[in-house]
Amino acid sequence: MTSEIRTIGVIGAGQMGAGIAHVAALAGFDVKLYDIAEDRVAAGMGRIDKSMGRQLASDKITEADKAGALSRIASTTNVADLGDRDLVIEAATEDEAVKRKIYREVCPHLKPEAMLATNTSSISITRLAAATDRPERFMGIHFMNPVPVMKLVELVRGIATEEETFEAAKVFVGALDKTITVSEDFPAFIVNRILLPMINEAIYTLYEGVGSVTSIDTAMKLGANHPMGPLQLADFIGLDTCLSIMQVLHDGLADSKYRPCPLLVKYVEAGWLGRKAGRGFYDYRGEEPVPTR
Ligand SMILES: CC(=O)CC(=O)SCCNC(=O)CCNC(=O)[C@H](O)C(C)(C)COP(=O)(O)OP(=O)(O)OC[C@H]1O[C@@H](n2cnc3c(N)ncnc32)[C@H](O)[C@@H]1OP(=O)(O)O
Ligand SMILES: NC(=O)C1=CN([C@@H]2O[C@H](COP(=O)(O)OP(=O)(O)OC[C@H]3O[C@@H](n4cnc5c(N)ncnc54)[C@H](OP(=O)(O)O)[C@@H]3O)[C@@H](O)[C@H]2O)C=CC1
Repeated sequence: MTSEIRTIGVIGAGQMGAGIAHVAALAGFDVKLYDIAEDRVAAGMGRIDKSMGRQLASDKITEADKAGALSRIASTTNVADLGDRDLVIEAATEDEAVKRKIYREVCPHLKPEAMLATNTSSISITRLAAATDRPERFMGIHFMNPVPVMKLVELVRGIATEEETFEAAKVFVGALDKTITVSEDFPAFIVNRILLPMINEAIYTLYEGVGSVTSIDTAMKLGANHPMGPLQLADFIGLDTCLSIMQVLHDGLADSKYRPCPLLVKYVEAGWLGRKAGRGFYDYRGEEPVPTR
């Protein structure tokens, strides 16, 4: 069993995987960032460089901090390279089949005592753990988007997660200067059990013609002091991820109130996945974001 975590692997170089690698490297950990294709890994490294540039511009970090952190991140498309890691965090697409396939591929390479975690927004930790060779050393370490800015990390134990695993995860997350909440292993945990139905309701508000994209987001920014409107936030999270979370809630809690809005389904079917696809409820391809309906 790994008593102290010193080396980190991150699977998935998307917005969350890149963010996790970013904060772990800045905190002094040695990091390997893995994705299936070279262009994905390169894009992830580009995200990290840009994100650290924002922190540098606002004097949150120094040039030396950035250079040191970047020197601690290695990128790879070879899953075997994760074999020397103390902790591997999976941050791939919110699709249970994708995650289970990743665990089947990565587990044979891991040290016997290595920990494996998932950044899943919603999927059962207990069920995902059963797809690994180490349910006792598996848990949910759920970062929030954007990772360098958001203070919260949700910790979620599966039914088989050992106390030592939970304690090691707490020490690791504490070293990243994050605040922990502990959620029981039920669909979408705490944050997304509350947040995503709100976002889904905003999409219904648009779908039923109660408001426009602009009026809905303005209403919640100025009326509820949200930093982003719910539709802007949905685009920021990714509409595919939002839909996956609503489907997990709908299937897991068997309550029609979690039915994903048909308009959300339509956007995902169109490939309009939000900021990461250039278009969602807003079109991001011009100077300013423009509502798409
Ligand atoms: C889906 C899930 O499973 C769980 C989830 O994550 S749910 C989503 C949770 N996240 C949210 O709700 C985000 C809500 N939005 C916000 O908090 C803010 O809009 C935001 C922090 C993202 C951006 O803040 P903003 O004031 O609108 O923009 P901006 O001024 O550019 O950024 C504010 C600060 O954050 C920093 N920042 C923003 N994005 C950043 C990034 N990706 N990397 C590093 N720094 C970043 C900026 O550098 C800026 O720093 P200073 O104030 O020191 O200059
Ligand atoms: N977006 C958000 O606001 C938040 C998301 N999360 C969770 O984090 C996870 C990642 O989300 P996010 O970063 O937004 O997703 P993205 O779609 O931005 O990134 C997912 C990354 O995983 C890659 N990937 C897909 N299949 C594999 C595989 N078999 N092996 C390795 N990498 C793979 C994708 O590559 P490709 O593009 O080629 O498929 C992509 O680079 C999800 O579980 C999500 O629910 C948690 C908190 C917040």
